[in-house]
Amino acid sequence: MRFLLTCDPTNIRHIFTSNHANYLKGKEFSEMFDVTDGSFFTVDGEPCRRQRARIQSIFSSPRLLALMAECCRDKVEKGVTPLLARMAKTAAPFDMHDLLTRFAFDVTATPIFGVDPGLLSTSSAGSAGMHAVVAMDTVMEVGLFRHTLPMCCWKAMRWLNVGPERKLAAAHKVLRGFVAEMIERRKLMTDGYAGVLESHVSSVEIIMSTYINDPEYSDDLLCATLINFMIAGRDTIGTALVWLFYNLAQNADVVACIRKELAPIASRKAAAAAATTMVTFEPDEMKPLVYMHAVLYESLRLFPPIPIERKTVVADDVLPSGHAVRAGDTILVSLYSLGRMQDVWGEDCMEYRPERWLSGKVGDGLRYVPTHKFLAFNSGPRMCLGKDIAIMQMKTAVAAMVWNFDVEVLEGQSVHPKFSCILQTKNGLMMKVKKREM
Ligand code: HEM
Repeated sequence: MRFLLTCDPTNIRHIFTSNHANYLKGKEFSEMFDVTDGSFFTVDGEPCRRQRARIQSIFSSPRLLALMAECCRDKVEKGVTPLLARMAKTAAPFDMHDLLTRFAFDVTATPIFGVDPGLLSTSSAGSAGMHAVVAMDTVMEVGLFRHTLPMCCWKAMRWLNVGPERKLAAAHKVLRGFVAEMIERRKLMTDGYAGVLESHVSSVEIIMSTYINDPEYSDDLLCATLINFMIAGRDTIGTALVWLFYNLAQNADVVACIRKELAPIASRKAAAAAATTMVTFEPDEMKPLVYMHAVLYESLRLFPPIPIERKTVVADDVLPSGHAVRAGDTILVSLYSLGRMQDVWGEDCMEYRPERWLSGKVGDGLRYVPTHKFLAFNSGPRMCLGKDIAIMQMKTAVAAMVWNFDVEVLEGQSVHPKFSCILQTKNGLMMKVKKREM
């Protein structure tokens, strides 16, 4: 088995765009993520094209987008900010990773299932969801473990049910159980047992209902697809937001610029007058905020939630860098390295500097950077389909958190990524928060 590791933008353009048909996810990738087998992340060719077209149509529904925005705003206002206010009162350190994982889980699951898993609630309602959180993390950790071994080795371990494979089998069971429970809870709601919060979510608006009665979707494929939607949304925004706060805590000037951009919106809100009241921003109000957009992109450049892409070579080829690849070779593309290359980003490539994304002209949008240089949302025909949704969710959360609170990273902790296909922090991110005086 031969591997080639690259972060050369010309190779990336060749692999993801100009010659993409020769670089597929491949059968091995699909086996590595067997819990999502047959669903959109793991398929190639025509099945991929059809699944993507379907998701594009789902994500263009104004009612679903409105539900996603409402759910996000609701979670920020009733979940995240009250929790932070409580932390501010006690001045106790807390794990930002844990808080943002709960937020990302709830905002992802609610539009998929039409049921709020309640991880941000203070009751015990979210305990089943917390098991699913741990299980999703296991899928990503053992996924990377599988990348490092010949397939026959991890398959033998899976067959013997030992080591990480044993843990993964248990995680699969938890995730399938979680999906079944959410489907059941949704069914009870539509049968007339809906809670007050959830009853306005009609079944046509949720993601699950577009698949559930489709004869093409067996129970297994339906479950794999719903888990895949959870991974696509939860793993990515949860991870991105943690690194964003890590960056903000070390860049007070950036925080000041975010607040400056938010100030005209905040001052229009009556609540801004009362120092004791939290200000929450509407997702729609976030759209024109260019500096905030730059803040997100700069964090995604340095800390892409999906740090590695994997492709299998279909037919022998020569990459623009001059490297020959043979059919069956595996190519690993490091998004993490690409975001830190001096040739691409300049001498200050290691610095967190959102200004690099601004064009310099007042009123202009972001500076255009082609996706083969900024690969966080992928490139070519497999581009992320949830990018706009993700930006809306992240901006809404960051705006309320940054406007209402001062955050600092607790000193003395070692912050580094863990062994996983997702760039999560190994030991979370301990922070302290203070209510901002206004
Ligand atoms: C910071 C947030 C996000 C980042 C950085 C991100 C990044 C990515 C990347 C790198 C891929 C390609 C994965 C691969 O093929 O290996 C991808 C695919 C995808 N993403 Fe996102 N994503 C984010 C948020 C979201 C959200 C919130 C959703 C859904 C609401 C979403 C939906 C999808 C879908 C459906 C695909 C599948 C495309 C395909 O396989 O052809 N993403 N995303």
